[in-house]
Amino acid sequence: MTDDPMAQRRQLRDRLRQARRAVTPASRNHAADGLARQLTSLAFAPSSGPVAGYWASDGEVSLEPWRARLPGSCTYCLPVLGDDGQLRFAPYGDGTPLRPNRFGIPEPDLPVSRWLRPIDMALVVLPLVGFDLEGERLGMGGGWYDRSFAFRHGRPGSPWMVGAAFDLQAVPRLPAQAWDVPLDAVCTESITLDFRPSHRSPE
Ligand SMILES: Nc1nc2c(c(=O)[nH]1)N(C=O)[C@@H](CNc1ccc(C(=O)N[C@@H](CCC(=O)O)C(=O)O)cc1)CN2
Ligand SMILES: Nc1ncnc2c1ncn2[C@@H]1O[C@H](COP(=O)(O)OP(=O)(O)OP(=O)(O)O)[C@@H](O)[C@H]1O
Repeated sequence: MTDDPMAQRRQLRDRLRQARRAVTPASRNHAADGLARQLTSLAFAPSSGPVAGYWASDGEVSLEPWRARLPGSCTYCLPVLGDDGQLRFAPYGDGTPLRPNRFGIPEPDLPVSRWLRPIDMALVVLPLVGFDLEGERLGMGGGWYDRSFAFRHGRPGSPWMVGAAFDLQAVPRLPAQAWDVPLDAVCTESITLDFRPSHRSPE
C-alpha cells in the first residue's frame, strides 16, 4: 500500500476496472436490463429532450436496453471529445455512423453543427468506475465529466447527473475532491441511490 492518495486512487481504479471486465456475458445482460428498469423509474426521468448515455467499453454496463425503452420524444446522445477539453453530445440511433475517438471509443461521426453542449442535456448518465454510498464517484481519471459539468456545482436541477455501474463497483468510502461534480443519483442493476439534497436521510 502507498500513502499517496492519487496512487491509491489509481490502484482502486485498476482493481475496479478489472472487476468490471470480469463480469460474465450472462450477468452483463441481466445487469443491463436491471439498470434500464432503474433508470426508467427515476423520479426525474425526462419525458422529452436530449439525454446522454455512453457507448459501453472496457467492461462498462451497457445502456442499450435503456436506450430501447426511452420515450420517443427523448433524443439519445453519445459523448464526443471536444478539442477544448469539454464533452459535447451527438445524437445516436440505429444506423448513425460511428468513428473511434483517441481512446478507441466509438463516437457519432456527425458534423459539429449537430453537436449539443453539456448545458443542453436534460439528463446525463455517466459511466462509473466506482462509487460510494455518499455519492462520490471514481471515473476514468481524465476529468472529462468534471470539467464539462462544473457549472452544476451549487446549481441543482437539469441536466440531472446519474452514475451507472454494476453493484460490484460500490466501495466503502471515496474521498471527496473539490472538483467532483455532484451526482444526483447512482443506478445499478438492483438499486437506485438518490443523492438530491431533499432526499438525503437525516444525519
Ligand atoms: N464509454 C465511455 N465513454 C466515455 C468515457 C468513459 O469513461 N466511458 N469518458 C469518461 O471520462 C470520456 C472519455 N474519457 C476517457 C478517459 C480515459 C480513458 C482510458 O481508457 N484511458 C486509458 C489510457 C488510454 C490512453 O492513454 O490512450 C487508461 O487509463 O488505461 C478512456 C476514456 C467520454 N466517453
Ligand atoms: N473544473 C475543472 N477544471 C479543470 N480541471 C479539472 C476540473 N475538474 C477536474 N479537473 C481535473 O481533471 C482530473 C480529474 O481526475 P479525477 O481522478 O477526479 O477523475 P475522475 O473522478 O475519474 O473523473 P472523470 O470521470 O471526470 O475523469 C484531475 O486531474 C482534475 O485536476
